[in-house]
Amino acid sequence: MKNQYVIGVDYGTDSVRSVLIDTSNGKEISQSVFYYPRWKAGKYCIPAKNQFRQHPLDYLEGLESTIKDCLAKAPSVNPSSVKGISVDTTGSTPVAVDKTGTPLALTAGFEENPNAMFVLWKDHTSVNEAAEINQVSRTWGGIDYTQFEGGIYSSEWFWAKILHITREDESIATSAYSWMEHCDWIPAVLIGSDDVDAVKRSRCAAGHKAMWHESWGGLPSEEYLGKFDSRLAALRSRLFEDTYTADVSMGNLCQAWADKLGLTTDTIISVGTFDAHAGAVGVEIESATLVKVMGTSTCDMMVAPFDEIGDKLVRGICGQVDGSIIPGMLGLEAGQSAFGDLLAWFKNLTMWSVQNADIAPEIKQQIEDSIIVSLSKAASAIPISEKNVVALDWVNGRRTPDANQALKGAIIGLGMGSDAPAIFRAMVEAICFGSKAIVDRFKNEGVDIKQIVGMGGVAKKSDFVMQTLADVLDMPVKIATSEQAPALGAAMYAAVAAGIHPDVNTAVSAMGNGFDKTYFPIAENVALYAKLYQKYEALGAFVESQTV
Ligand SMILES: Nc1ncnc2c1ncn2[C@@H]1O[C@H](COP(=O)(O)OP(=O)(O)O)[C@@H](O)[C@H]1O
Ligand SMILES: O=C(CO)[C@@H](O)[C@@H](O)COP(=O)(O)O
Repeated sequence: MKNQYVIGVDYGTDSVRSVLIDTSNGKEISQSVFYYPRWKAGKYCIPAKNQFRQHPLDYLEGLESTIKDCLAKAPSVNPSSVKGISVDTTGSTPVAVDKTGTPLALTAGFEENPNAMFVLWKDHTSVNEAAEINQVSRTWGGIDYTQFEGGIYSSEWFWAKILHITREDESIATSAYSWMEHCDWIPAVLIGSDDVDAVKRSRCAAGHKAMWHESWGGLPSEEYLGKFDSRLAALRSRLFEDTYTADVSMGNLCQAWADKLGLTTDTIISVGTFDAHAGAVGVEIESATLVKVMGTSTCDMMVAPFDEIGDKLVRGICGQVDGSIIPGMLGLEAGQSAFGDLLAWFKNLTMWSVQNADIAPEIKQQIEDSIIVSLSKAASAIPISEKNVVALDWVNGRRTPDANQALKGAIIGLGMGSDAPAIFRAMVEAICFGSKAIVDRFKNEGVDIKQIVGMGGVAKKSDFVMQTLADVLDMPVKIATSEQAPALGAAMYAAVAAGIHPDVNTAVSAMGNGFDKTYFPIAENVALYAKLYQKYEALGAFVESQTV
């Protein structure tokens, strides 16, 4: 185990980071981050339409740059001692591909077509298709294929996105041989696959987002898919039947990428997975622990032994999938479509006149960089009160409980004295109330939660948000030490796939980085938030009743 290393590659919304890890103790040897250039320039996206697309070249350039940089920063690590690479990505982030598994945007004639690119998780252009999937699933007379995905299908997911693009863009409908998740495509590239039918697809992606379940033989039936579009039914046989957990090897690094990266073809590439699931492993998830991955959005992750959940279907979450987090256990996922993103939205709102003023770009940047921190400081000084402004966190729709991406945010209780910190405070409370709705749903559905573990950008950066969360949930919130938990979790999977550790639990024990801080609820605040939460619930019910 000594002197054996693995690389975890974590594709987030804005950037990809690779981390070189020592498999004996989980110590980070080096890391490197790459911001997607086309994405940063706003290309292929139309925020007003909720269209968010990413070009495959952003991903490939980031893969090469970050891995090479990691190795360059660790001259003492012999390339032949890099035993495995594992990749996690956002999801559901699918792309139309040809028979070789090449995204259509990398083929002639499709280079600038957003429909030929990855449809990022937060793209909500398929709200209508998701609604149609839900309606048909409940009424068509056959199996309800949404049952293991919380009973409600989301526009953030695989089939809704494929259906939308198939209908909208004839050129994609006719040229797409198959579709792949981002987390399946990168490992396939690394092993040099040129046959999409042979790619080992991620259990995590398939089970949580593509209605894949062993009990009905994999993906939903052609008959069901044909209710939406005959082209969807025809696609089924060109997708996949089997799925694999992230501790399984997909193959060896191919010669071309070994040469490009300066590694050897002995390096094992694991089956891909989602960032939140890898992150949960990276922070040592165990039964009765809710891991909250708090960044742009949240993913709220749990694992449970099969016999504990049995036949129970947890309503309104993003799915319960065999082995999606820890092989041999059920993985459960819920989440909020906007968490840090709500604060970022408010930051952008307050920045409008600065952005449009004749001010030097570096000054604009300085102001922008300081806004959330200064608002947090001022907002945390405002006493909690039932008279405060109340907001909803649904600016990007509601992921769970009970997905409804058509829902919008709202703010009530504004007066002449409602300044920016007062509204920012309501935003922070709103994202914490959204978290409480999820915790309550798990508990009401009989899933025990004994502790909360926080990780991700917001967990690391904001004492204010974390203390509010502990108070609203009335539970201690323990913050994981690792700055790069998804990449660390991916590294743990890689260490198993490469045969260094026998299973994920052993890898977690050897490579876990522990915890560095716990926020405890303050009794007085807990009582006040309990009252404010009722207002949040009432506002939510009203907004939902007014949403068509
Ligand atoms: N000081 C802060 N307090 C609270 N939230 C913050 C702070 N700084 C940044 N954020 C939020 O963190 C989010 C980014 O989190 P991060 O985990 O880095 O990203 P990602 O979700 O893409 O992995 C942004 O939405 C941003 O609004
Ligand atoms: O939904 C999932 C996973 O199921 C995430 O990939 C998605 O929320 C994006 O997460 P990040 O905001 O990049 O942490």
